[in-house]
Amino acid sequence: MKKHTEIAVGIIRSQDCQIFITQRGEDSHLAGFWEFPGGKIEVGETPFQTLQREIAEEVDIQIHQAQFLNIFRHSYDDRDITIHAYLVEEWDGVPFAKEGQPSRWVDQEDLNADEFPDANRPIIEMLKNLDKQI
Ligand SMILES: Nc1nc2c([nH]c(=O)n2[C@H]2C[C@H](O)[C@@H](COP(=O)(O)OP(=O)(O)OP(=O)(O)O)O2)c(=O)[nH]1
Ligand SMILES: [Mg+2]
Repeated sequence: MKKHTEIAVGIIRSQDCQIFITQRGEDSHLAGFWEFPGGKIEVGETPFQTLQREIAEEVDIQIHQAQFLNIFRHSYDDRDITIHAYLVEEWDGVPFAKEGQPSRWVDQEDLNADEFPDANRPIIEMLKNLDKQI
């Protein structure tokens, strides 16, 4: 049976509709692809708690609220993945890639699905149509 990974990710969006993304480290699964910061849900955590913890660990900002967007599922060759995606528009601090990985702000409409893991394709598709006012 394939391994199942359940994760929570944050689409960190500024007021001028730029999204903060980071690049996966060389030794990681799906190395080199860009991603929305986040990570694995640990036992006993709600997805939102995971979001808060992972975003603090990886990009050094504190989140008090976020808008749940949807759940996205994808099967890689070696594992099945479930992604809980949140829109983060309010935070304390200034996001930066705390673990030293490359990072950048990109206009929501310029997100390029080819730079992300396959599981992200429907998320990026959804973001193209996500109202900028919410
Ligand atoms: N964080 C994140 N992971 C993604 C995205 N798209 C995608 O397929 N993944 C995959 C890659 C990994 O197999 C898994 C998340 O793993 P991770 O390495 O971020 O997990 P983690 O932060 O808890 O890290 P670790 O402690 O296990 O090393 O989800 C995405 O946009 N963001
Ligand atoms: Mg991670």
